Amino acid sequence: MSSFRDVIGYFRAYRRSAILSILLSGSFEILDLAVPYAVGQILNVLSGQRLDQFSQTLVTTTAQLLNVDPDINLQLGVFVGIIFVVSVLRAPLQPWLSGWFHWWVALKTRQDKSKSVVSKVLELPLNFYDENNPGRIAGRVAKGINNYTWTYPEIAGQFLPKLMLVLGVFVIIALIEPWVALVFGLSFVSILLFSLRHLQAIVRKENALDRYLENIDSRTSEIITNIKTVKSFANEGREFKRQQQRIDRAHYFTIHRIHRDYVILDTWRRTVIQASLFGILVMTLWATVNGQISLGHFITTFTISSYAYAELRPLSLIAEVFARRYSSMLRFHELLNTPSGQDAATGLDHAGDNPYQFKGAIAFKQIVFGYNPNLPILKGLDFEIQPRQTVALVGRSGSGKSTLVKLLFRYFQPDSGQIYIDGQDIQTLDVGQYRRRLAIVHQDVDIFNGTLLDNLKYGNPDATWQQVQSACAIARVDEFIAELPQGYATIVGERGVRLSGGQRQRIGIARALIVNPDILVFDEATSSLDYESERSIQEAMHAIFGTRTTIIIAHRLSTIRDADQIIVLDNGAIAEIGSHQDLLSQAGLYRRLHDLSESGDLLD
Ligand SMILES: Nc1ncnc2c1ncn2[C@@H]1O[C@H](COP(=O)(O)OP(=O)(O)OP(=O)(O)O)[C@@H](O)[C@H]1O
Repeated sequence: MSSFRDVIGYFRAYRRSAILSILLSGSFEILDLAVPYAVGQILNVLSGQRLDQFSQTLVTTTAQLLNVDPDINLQLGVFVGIIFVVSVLRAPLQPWLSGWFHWWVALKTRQDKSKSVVSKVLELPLNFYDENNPGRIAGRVAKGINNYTWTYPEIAGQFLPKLMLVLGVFVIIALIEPWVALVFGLSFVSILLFSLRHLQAIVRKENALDRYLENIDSRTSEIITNIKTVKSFANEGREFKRQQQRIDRAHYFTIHRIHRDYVILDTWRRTVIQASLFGILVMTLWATVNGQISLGHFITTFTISSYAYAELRPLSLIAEVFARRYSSMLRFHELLNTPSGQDAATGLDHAGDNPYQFKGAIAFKQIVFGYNPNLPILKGLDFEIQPRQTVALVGRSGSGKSTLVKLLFRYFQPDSGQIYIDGQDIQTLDVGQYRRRLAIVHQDVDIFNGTLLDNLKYGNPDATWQQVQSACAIARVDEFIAELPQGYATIVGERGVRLSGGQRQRIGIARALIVNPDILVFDEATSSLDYESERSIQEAMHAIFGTRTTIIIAHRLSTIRDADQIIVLDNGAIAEIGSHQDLLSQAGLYRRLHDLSESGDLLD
C-alpha cells in the first residue's frame, strides 16, 4: 500500500534544490511583511507618534553612517528605502531564485519518471497485462505523471512558503501584542486541523471515485480495441447506454458527495476566518483606543493579520486540489512499484554478443504449474526433445499447450520441476540472452508502425540484406512484397498499409527466422486463413523443419503429420507421445481427435 511518504519520495532525487528553493520562497513571502510594517512606521512618523525600538535603532544607525540628522526626512527615507528593496529590487530576482527551481524540480522529475514508466512497462510480467487493459494502464500513467508535475510547483512554490509566511505573521504579532498573537495562532491551528481532518475523509471518497473512473476509462479502451465486434453485433446503443450510466453514477457521486463536502468545508472556513479577523480588529482597536499600542502598530497588526487570513483561502484551495489528485498519485506510485516479475529481463539492454548458442535439446522434468498455485494447469509433465527435432503439441483447447511454451520462454516459473536446454537448467541462464536464442510466431502477429523492413528486422536490427532476403524467401514474404507500393520500404502498421492475416503470419515467420533462433515455436493458427495462404504458410514451415528445434502448437493435423514427435496433452498431463503413425495405431486420444477431423481439420 502506498502512502504520503511515497508521494514525497517521488522528488527525492532533487531534494537539495527543492529544500533550498522552498526556503527561499518562504523568505520572500516573509520579506513581504516588511511593507505593512514600514507603512505602519511611516504613519507613526507622519502622525508624530514614537517609532518602535527596532525602527528607532535603524534610523539612528543610518543617521550615524551617513553623518546626518535623524530628522523626519531621514526617517521617511529609511522606510521608503525598505519598501523599495523588498518590493522593486526583489522583483527581478524572485523568479530565478524560486520559480525557476520549482518548475525545474517538477520537470526533471517528470523526465525521470517518464523513463521509469517505459522501463516498468517493458518489465512488468505478462499476467499484469492479462489483468489490466491498455486504457487502464495508460490512464493511470498519464493522470499520475501530470498530477505530480502540476502539484509540485503549487506545494513548493505556494503552499509551504505561505505557511512560512503565516508563521512570520505570528512572530511579528507576538512581538507587538502577545494576546492578539494567541487568538491568531489558535484560530489558524484550529482551521488547519479541521480542514485536514475533513480532507482526509474527502480523500477516501476521491480514492473510490478514482477507481471507478479508471474502470470507465478501461471499458472505453476495451470498446475501442473491440470496436469491430461491437459494430458487428450492432451493440453501439447498448455500450453507449452502459457507459452513460457509469458516467452519470460517477458524476452524481462527484457532485453530491465530494463536491458538496468541499463546499461545506469552505463555508465553515470562511465563517471562522471572517469571525477571527473581526475579533482581531475589535481587540486591536480597543488596545489602540486605550493607548496600549500605537496607531502604526494597530495598522501593522490588522494589515498583516488580514494578509495571513487572506492566504488561508489559497492555502486551502491548494490542499483541496492536492486531495483531488492524491489518489491518482498513489496509484501511479503503485504502478511503478509493481514487482517486475520473474519474466523480466535483467537490464533492458541486451545488445552485443550473445554468449549462448544452443544445439536445441530440451527436457521438461516433472513440470507442475498453475497460474493460481492451488489450481495446477500442468500436472507433472516429463518429456525430451532432441536437437533439430520437430515436435507438435496437440490437445483440446485449454489442455495447457500455450502455458507449456510460456514456461519455456520463462514468462512464468514452474511451481516444481525443471526445464533444461542442452542439459542446463534454464532458470540459471540470463533470461534476456536466453530468450534471444528462441523465437515464436504467434497466432496474431504484432505489426509495429514503420517500414516492412523495420518490422522484419525487429528481433535482429543488425541482420544483413542477405539474411532478410533468404528469410523472406523461406517464409514466402517475397510472394507479396512486389505488390506493396514501396516494397520493403512500405509503411505498415497503425498508419500504413493494411496487411492480410496470411501476410502478417508470413512476416512473423520471416521475422523469427532473421533472428536465426536455436528453437522456433509456432503457435499455429492457420484456421482463419484462406486455403492458399494456409498452404503457403505450411510450406514455409516445412522448409524450416529440421534446420532447428521446432515446436508447433498444433490446431490442424495436416501440418504435423511429418513431425518427429507428437505430444498429446490432456488436462495438463501427457496422454500420448509418438509419431503420427504410432499414435494412430494406438487408438487413443490422438486417434479419436484424428477421426473427429478426418479431413485434418480443427482439433479444438
Ligand atoms: N494468464 C492466465 N491466467 C490464468 N489462467 C490462465 C492464463 N492463461 C491461460 N490460463 C488457463 O490455463 C489453462 C490452459 O491454457 P492454455 O492457453 O495453456 O491452453 P491451450 O491448450 O494452449 O489452449 P488453446 O488451444 O485454446 O490455445 C486454461 O484453463 C486457461 O483458462
